Amino acid sequence: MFYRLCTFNKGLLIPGRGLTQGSQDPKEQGPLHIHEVRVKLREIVGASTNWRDHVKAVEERKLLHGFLAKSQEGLPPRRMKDSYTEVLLPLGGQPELREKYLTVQNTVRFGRILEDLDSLGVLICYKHSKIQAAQRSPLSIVTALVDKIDMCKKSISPEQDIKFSGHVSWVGKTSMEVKMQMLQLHGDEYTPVLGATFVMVARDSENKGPAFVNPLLIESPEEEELFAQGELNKGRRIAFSSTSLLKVAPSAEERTTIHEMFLNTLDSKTISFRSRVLPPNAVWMEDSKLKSLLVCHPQERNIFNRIFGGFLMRKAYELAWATACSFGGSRPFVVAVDDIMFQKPVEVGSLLFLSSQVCFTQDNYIQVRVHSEVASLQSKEHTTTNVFHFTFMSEKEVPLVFPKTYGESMLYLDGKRHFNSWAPVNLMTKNYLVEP
Ligand SMILES: CCCCCCCCCCCCCCCCCC(=O)SCCNC(=O)CCNC(=O)[C@H](O)C(C)(C)COP(=O)(O)OP(=O)(O)OC[C@H]1O[C@@H](n2cnc3c(N)ncnc32)[C@H](O)[C@@H]1OP(=O)(O)O
Repeated sequence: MFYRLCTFNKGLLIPGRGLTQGSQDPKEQGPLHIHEVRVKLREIVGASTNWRDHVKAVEERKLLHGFLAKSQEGLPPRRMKDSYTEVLLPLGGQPELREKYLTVQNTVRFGRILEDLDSLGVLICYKHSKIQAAQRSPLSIVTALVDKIDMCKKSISPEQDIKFSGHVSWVGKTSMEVKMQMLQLHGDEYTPVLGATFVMVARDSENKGPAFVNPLLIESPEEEELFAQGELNKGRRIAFSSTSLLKVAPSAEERTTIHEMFLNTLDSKTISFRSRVLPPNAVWMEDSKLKSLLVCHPQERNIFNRIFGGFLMRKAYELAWATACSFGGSRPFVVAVDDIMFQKPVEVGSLLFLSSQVCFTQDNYIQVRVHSEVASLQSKEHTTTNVFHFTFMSEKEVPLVFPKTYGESMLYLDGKRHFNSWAPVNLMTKNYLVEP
């Protein structure tokens, strides 16, 4: 068994090396309380507290257009440490917080952590792009991508304090990469739980078009390395998307894999391409599906009156977990999250259809894909908003999953690509942390 290699200590600047929180704002010393993150976001954007006031809040935000930069060069460069932020989730010191985070197995709900990471990532980007002259930010910063989350612990205790930290690690013209890590207190020491890389995109005050963000000032070889990693990540994403199975045919090796699987399912008693039987210890992909429907109420809105990205991730994660649980027949543990793309915003009031299925398995690992689409109450037209990829580890070996159709074969290969994008490194090094 293996976990993703926790490389994020290399990928995040360490406090104590000239890195302190809120270096732009002397009032901010020490970690923020988790509740303060959303309060601050609301203040920065000027979000309405009552849904009935949201139109007025949008109108007020239009007035901030004048603060938007005409070019990136017109914005002052910022250091990585300017956006560095620490947040405390005091599950140990404030037991009343635990309820919201608790699973029935007495661990922390990972879906809640996804929500906290999303809010923190956005706050970090607002710190990076803070305009001293304006009380409110003219930018609407949205989550575009969860590039990856590396887990290095099987489960998280609901009884010990948790600390999040992070900073902007790369910027483009209108996009920012944020690296975050989560640590948990054991004895008197914080130990790593996960590392996360998100990409956020800045939009204008009304969230209608792109908006420039401050360039990044590189101050040390360590930061140089982080920035270069951000460039590499961008290149990798472009390469991954240009070879997407939605655009180009599978490789020769992948075609062979699919054909061999197809041959394995042919009934040897009938000489027919149509007569298909499952090999032992295997499940048809179509039988691994779970679906859910959500009505998107105002309660789940973000500061821009769209549905909060963290909420979408929590719902998708919980469906994926249930899919892995029912498929594997034992308790699954998340080991990796990658490539969650937020293609389209989800409007308050829409119907959100989530569809989850196992698309690849190996030993006791289950790769689950969740596809989400929205439809308005008035129109029957469905639009894809997100695709989520989660890797789970089951307590025991799981069945193989077999595609029946060509479309399912592509899902299988895509799942295999996602699994292989991290698994070989971990298999080779075995350099992971075990649960303390
Ligand atoms: C009590 C009541 C309270 C009141 C309310 C307040 C409630 C409080 C509770 C809320 C909690 C706080 C939450 C705050 C968090 C908000 C975050 C969200 O939820 S957000 C919700 C969830 N998220 C959403 O809804 C977002 C939905 N998606 C979209 O809107 C669009 O797809 C897009 C804007 C992300 C990109 O649009 P597109 O037309 O493609 O844009 P362009 O071609 O113009 O490129 C612009 C830049 O983007 C780059 N880039 C693009 N894609 C990617 C990618 N995949 N990967 C990487 N990069 C990507 C691209 O390279 C370029 O970079 P650069 O070269 O300029 O540097």
